[in-house]
Amino acid sequence: MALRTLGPKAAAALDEELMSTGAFTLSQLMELAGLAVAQALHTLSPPSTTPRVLIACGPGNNGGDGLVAARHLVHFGYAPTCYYPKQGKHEHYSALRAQLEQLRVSFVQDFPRALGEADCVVDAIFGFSFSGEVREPFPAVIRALAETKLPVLAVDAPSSWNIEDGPPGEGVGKDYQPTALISLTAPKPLVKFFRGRHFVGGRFVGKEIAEKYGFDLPPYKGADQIVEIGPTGEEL
Ligand SMILES: NC(=O)C1=CN([C@@H]2O[C@H](COP(=O)(O)OP(=O)(O)OC[C@H]3O[C@@H](n4cnc5c(N)ncnc54)[C@H](O)[C@@H]3O)[C@@H](O)[C@H]2O)[C@H](O)CC1
Ligand SMILES: [K+]
Repeated sequence: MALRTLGPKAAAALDEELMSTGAFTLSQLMELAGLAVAQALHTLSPPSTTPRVLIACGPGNNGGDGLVAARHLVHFGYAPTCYYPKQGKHEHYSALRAQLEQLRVSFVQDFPRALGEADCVVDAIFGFSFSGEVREPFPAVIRALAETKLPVLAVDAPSSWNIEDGPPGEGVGKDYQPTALISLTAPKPLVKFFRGRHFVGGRFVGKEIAEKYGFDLPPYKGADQIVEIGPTGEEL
Protein backbone atom coordinates (compact mmCIF):
# COMPACT_ATOMS: atom_id res chain seq x y z
CA MET A 1 0.00 0.00 0.00
CA ALA A 2 1.48 3.40 -1.00
CA LEU A 3 2.33 5.84 1.78
CA ARG A 4 -0.44 8.40 2.29
CA THR A 5 0.55 11.88 1.13
CA LEU A 6 0.46 15.28 2.83
CA GLY A 7 -1.10 18.16 0.88
CA PRO A 8 0.40 21.68 0.92
CA LYS A 9 -2.13 23.10 3.43
CA ALA A 10 -1.70 20.19 5.83
CA ALA A 11 2.11 20.39 5.47
CA ALA A 12 2.08 24.11 6.37
CA ALA A 13 -0.31 23.47 9.31
CA LEU A 14 1.92 20.67 10.57
CA ASP A 15 4.97 22.95 10.38
CA GLU A 16 3.04 25.57 12.35
CA GLU A 17 2.00 23.03 14.98
CA LEU A 18 5.54 21.66 15.38
CA MET A 19 6.83 25.17 15.99
CA SER A 20 4.06 26.18 18.43
CA THR A 21 2.62 23.42 20.62
CA GLY A 22 5.37 21.07 19.42
CA ALA A 23 7.98 23.47 20.87
CA PHE A 24 10.45 22.96 18.02
CA THR A 25 12.43 25.84 16.54
CA LEU A 26 12.70 26.32 12.79
CA SER A 27 16.46 25.73 13.00
CA GLN A 28 15.97 22.34 14.62
CA LEU A 29 13.54 21.17 11.92
CA MET A 30 15.69 22.57 9.14
CA GLU A 31 18.79 20.95 10.57
CA LEU A 32 17.14 17.52 10.51
CA ALA A 33 15.67 18.15 7.07
CA GLY A 34 19.04 19.27 5.67
CA LEU A 35 20.85 16.32 7.23
CA ALA A 36 18.38 13.97 5.56
CA VAL A 37 18.92 15.73 2.21
CA ALA A 38 22.71 15.29 2.57
CA GLN A 39 22.30 11.60 3.40
CA ALA A 40 20.04 11.07 0.39
CA LEU A 41 22.59 12.71 -1.91
CA HIS A 42 25.31 10.51 -0.45
CA THR A 43 23.23 7.43 -1.29
CA LEU A 44 22.33 8.69 -4.77
CA SER A 45 25.63 10.15 -5.85
CA PRO A 46 28.61 9.62 -3.49
CA PRO A 47 31.52 12.10 -3.24
CA SER A 48 34.01 9.51 -4.58
CA THR A 49 32.34 9.82 -8.01
CA THR A 50 30.54 13.21 -7.87
CA PRO A 51 32.44 15.54 -5.49
CA ARG A 52 31.36 18.87 -6.98
CA VAL A 53 27.77 19.45 -5.92
CA LEU A 54 25.88 22.53 -6.99
CA ILE A 55 23.09 23.50 -4.59
CA ALA A 56 20.38 25.74 -6.04
CA CYS A 57 18.63 27.50 -3.15
CA GLY A 58 15.37 29.43 -3.26
CA PRO A 59 14.21 32.27 -0.96
CA GLY A 60 12.19 30.18 1.56
CA ASN A 61 12.75 27.24 3.87
CA ASN A 62 13.31 24.83 0.99
CA GLY A 63 16.39 26.95 0.22
CA GLY A 64 17.29 26.82 3.92
CA ASP A 65 17.24 23.01 3.78
CA GLY A 66 19.67 23.30 0.86
CA LEU A 67 22.04 25.52 2.86
CA VAL A 68 22.03 23.10 5.81
CA ALA A 69 22.61 20.19 3.43
CA ALA A 70 25.58 22.06 1.91
CA ARG A 71 27.24 22.27 5.34
CA HIS A 72 26.77 18.55 6.03
CA LEU A 73 27.99 17.72 2.53
CA VAL A 74 31.30 19.49 3.23
CA HIS A 75 31.78 17.17 6.19
CA PHE A 76 30.78 14.17 4.06
CA GLY A 77 33.66 14.92 1.64
CA TYR A 78 31.95 16.92 -1.11
CA ALA A 79 33.01 20.32 -2.48
CA PRO A 80 29.68 22.19 -2.60
CA THR A 81 28.92 25.44 -4.40
CA CYS A 82 25.73 27.41 -3.70
CA TYR A 83 23.58 29.39 -6.09
CA TYR A 84 21.44 31.59 -3.83
CA PRO A 85 20.21 34.61 -5.80
CA LYS A 86 17.37 35.75 -3.47
CA GLN A 87 18.36 35.37 0.14
CA GLY A 88 15.39 35.27 2.57
CA LYS A 89 15.15 38.11 5.12
CA HIS A 90 15.14 35.99 8.27
CA GLU A 91 18.45 36.17 10.17
CA HIS A 92 18.46 32.40 10.14
CA TYR A 93 19.49 32.46 6.48
CA SER A 94 22.39 34.84 7.05
CA ALA A 95 23.65 32.56 9.84
CA LEU A 96 23.51 29.52 7.57
CA ARG A 97 25.31 31.46 4.86
CA ALA A 98 28.01 32.64 7.30
CA GLN A 99 28.58 29.04 8.44
CA LEU A 100 29.15 28.02 4.83
CA GLU A 101 31.44 30.95 4.08
CA GLN A 102 33.57 29.92 7.06
CA LEU A 103 33.88 26.49 5.43
CA ARG A 104 35.02 28.25 2.21
CA VAL A 105 31.90 27.26 0.28
CA SER A 106 31.50 29.65 -2.64
CA PHE A 107 28.28 31.42 -3.58
CA VAL A 108 27.99 31.90 -7.33
CA GLN A 109 25.81 34.13 -9.53
CA ASP A 110 26.21 32.44 -12.90
CA PHE A 111 24.07 29.29 -12.76
CA PRO A 112 24.81 27.86 -16.26
CA ARG A 113 28.54 28.24 -15.69
CA ALA A 114 28.35 26.60 -12.24
CA LEU A 115 26.32 23.75 -13.72
CA GLY A 116 29.05 23.21 -16.30
CA GLU A 117 31.56 22.74 -13.47
CA ALA A 118 29.39 20.44 -11.29
CA ASP A 119 29.06 16.66 -10.99
CA CYS A 120 25.62 16.59 -9.35
CA VAL A 121 22.93 19.04 -8.27
CA VAL A 122 20.54 19.63 -5.38
CA ASP A 123 17.30 21.42 -6.27
CA ALA A 124 16.33 23.33 -3.10
CA ILE A 125 14.52 26.15 -4.90
CA PHE A 126 10.84 25.64 -3.98
CA GLY A 127 9.01 23.26 -1.69
CA PHE A 128 5.45 22.97 -0.46
CA SER A 129 4.72 26.75 -0.54
CA PHE A 130 5.36 27.11 -4.29
CA SER A 131 2.42 28.21 -6.39
CA GLY A 132 1.68 29.79 -9.75
CA GLU A 133 4.23 30.31 -12.50
CA VAL A 134 7.95 30.46 -11.78
CA ARG A 135 9.14 34.05 -11.36
CA GLU A 136 12.56 35.55 -12.13
CA PRO A 137 15.37 34.71 -11.78
CA PHE A 138 14.38 31.04 -11.58
CA PRO A 139 12.84 30.12 -15.00
CA ALA A 140 16.26 29.74 -16.67
CA VAL A 141 17.50 27.71 -13.70
CA ILE A 142 14.57 25.28 -13.91
CA ARG A 143 15.05 24.96 -17.67
CA ALA A 144 18.73 24.13 -17.13
CA LEU A 145 17.80 21.52 -14.50
CA ALA A 146 15.32 19.97 -16.92
CA GLU A 147 18.02 19.68 -19.59
CA THR A 148 21.08 18.61 -17.61
CA LYS A 149 22.39 15.04 -17.76
CA LEU A 150 23.81 15.34 -14.22
CA PRO A 151 22.08 13.59 -11.32
CA VAL A 152 19.63 15.99 -9.68
CA LEU A 153 18.16 15.47 -6.21
CA ALA A 154 15.01 17.54 -5.62
CA VAL A 155 14.17 18.58 -2.05
CA ASP A 156 10.51 17.97 -1.12
CA ALA A 157 9.27 18.76 -4.65
CA PRO A 158 10.72 19.14 -8.13
CA SER A 159 10.78 22.96 -8.22
CA SER A 160 8.08 24.41 -10.52
CA TRP A 161 5.75 21.44 -9.99
CA ASN A 162 2.35 22.11 -8.47
CA ILE A 163 2.29 20.37 -5.08
CA GLU A 164 -1.07 18.70 -5.83
CA ASP A 165 -1.09 18.40 -9.61
CA GLY A 166 2.55 17.75 -10.49
CA PRO A 167 4.42 19.10 -13.53
CA PRO A 168 2.90 22.07 -15.34
CA GLY A 169 1.13 21.18 -18.59
CA GLU A 170 3.14 23.79 -20.45
CA GLY A 171 5.96 26.29 -19.96
CA VAL A 172 8.78 26.22 -17.40
CA GLY A 173 9.14 22.83 -15.72
CA LYS A 174 6.95 20.91 -18.18
CA ASP A 175 9.71 18.39 -18.95
CA TYR A 176 11.48 18.49 -15.60
CA GLN A 177 11.93 14.99 -14.06
CA PRO A 178 14.81 15.02 -11.55
CA THR A 179 16.81 11.85 -10.95
CA ALA A 180 15.64 11.60 -7.35
CA LEU A 181 13.32 13.23 -4.83
CA ILE A 182 13.54 13.40 -1.06
CA SER A 183 10.13 14.03 0.47
CA LEU A 184 10.36 15.68 3.89
CA THR A 185 8.14 14.28 6.65
CA ALA A 186 5.80 12.65 4.08
CA PRO A 187 5.41 12.51 0.29
CA LYS A 188 3.34 15.31 -1.22
CA PRO A 189 0.51 14.50 -3.70
CA LEU A 190 2.79 15.32 -6.68
CA VAL A 191 4.70 12.04 -6.13
CA LYS A 192 2.22 10.22 -8.30
CA PHE A 193 3.77 12.02 -11.31
CA PHE A 194 7.37 11.36 -10.25
CA ARG A 195 9.32 8.57 -11.93
CA GLY A 196 12.80 8.70 -10.31
CA ARG A 197 14.26 7.31 -7.07
CA HIS A 198 12.27 8.36 -4.04
CA PHE A 199 13.56 8.91 -0.52
CA VAL A 200 11.66 10.09 2.56
CA GLY A 201 13.44 11.96 5.37
CA GLY A 202 12.88 14.55 8.10
CA ARG A 203 12.57 12.17 10.99
CA PHE A 204 10.98 14.41 13.58
CA VAL A 205 7.34 13.48 14.02
CA GLY A 206 5.82 10.71 16.09
CA LYS A 207 2.91 8.35 15.40
CA GLU A 208 0.33 10.57 17.06
CA ILE A 209 1.08 13.55 14.80
CA ALA A 210 1.18 11.31 11.71
CA GLU A 211 -2.26 9.96 12.60
CA LYS A 212 -3.66 13.42 13.28
CA TYR A 213 -2.49 14.69 9.87
CA GLY A 214 -3.40 11.48 8.05
CA PHE A 215 -0.02 10.33 6.72
CA ASP A 216 2.16 7.29 7.35
CA LEU A 217 5.57 7.20 8.98
CA PRO A 218 7.95 5.57 6.49
CA PRO A 219 9.83 2.38 7.44
CA TYR A 220 13.02 4.03 8.77
CA LYS A 221 15.72 1.55 9.77
CA GLY A 222 17.93 1.89 12.83
CA ALA A 223 19.49 5.34 13.11
CA ASP A 224 19.03 6.24 9.41
CA GLN A 225 17.63 9.70 8.64
CA ILE A 226 16.25 8.57 5.27
CA VAL A 227 14.54 5.60 3.73
CA GLU A 228 14.27 4.82 0.04
CA ILE A 229 10.81 3.65 -0.84
CA GLY A 230 9.33 1.89 -3.81
CA PRO A 231 6.08 2.68 -5.60
CA THR A 232 4.07 0.73 -3.04
CA GLY A 233 5.67 2.46 -0.05
CA GLU A 234 7.95 -0.46 0.85
CA GLU A 235 11.59 -0.06 1.80
CA LEU A 236 13.91 -0.99 -1.09
N1 LIG B 1 7.89 19.90 8.28
C1 LIG B 1 8.78 19.80 7.33
O1 LIG B 1 8.77 18.84 6.60
C2 LIG B 1 9.74 20.88 7.15
C3 LIG B 1 10.07 21.32 5.89
N2 LIG B 1 10.85 22.36 5.64
C4 LIG B 1 11.09 22.82 4.30
O2 LIG B 1 10.36 24.01 4.11
C5 LIG B 1 9.72 23.99 2.83
C6 LIG B 1 8.59 24.96 2.79
O3 LIG B 1 9.14 26.20 3.10
P1 LIG B 1 8.41 27.60 2.88
O4 LIG B 1 9.29 28.66 3.38
O5 LIG B 1 7.03 27.50 3.41
O6 LIG B 1 8.28 27.73 1.33
P2 LIG B 1 9.15 27.35 0.04
O7 LIG B 1 10.57 27.26 0.37
O8 LIG B 1 8.47 26.20 -0.60
O9 LIG B 1 8.92 28.60 -0.93
C7 LIG B 1 8.54 29.88 -0.49
C8 LIG B 1 9.31 30.95 -1.22
O10 LIG B 1 9.21 30.81 -2.60
C9 LIG B 1 8.59 31.97 -3.15
N3 LIG B 1 7.69 31.57 -4.26
C10 LIG B 1 6.51 30.91 -4.16
N4 LIG B 1 5.99 30.72 -5.40
C11 LIG B 1 6.86 31.28 -6.28
C12 LIG B 1 6.88 31.44 -7.70
N5 LIG B 1 5.87 31.01 -8.45
N6 LIG B 1 7.95 32.04 -8.28
C13 LIG B 1 8.97 32.52 -7.54
N7 LIG B 1 9.01 32.45 -6.18
C14 LIG B 1 7.97 31.82 -5.56
C15 LIG B 1 7.86 32.63 -2.01
O11 LIG B 1 7.72 34.00 -2.23
C16 LIG B 1 8.78 32.31 -0.85
O12 LIG B 1 9.86 33.23 -0.81
C17 LIG B 1 9.36 22.53 2.66
O13 LIG B 1 9.06 22.20 1.34
C18 LIG B 1 10.64 21.88 3.19
O14 LIG B 1 11.63 21.86 2.19
C19 LIG B 1 11.50 23.14 6.71
O15 LIG B 1 12.89 23.07 6.58
C20 LIG B 1 11.13 22.72 8.12
C21 LIG B 1 10.34 21.51 8.37
K1 LIG C 1 12.76 21.71 -4.46
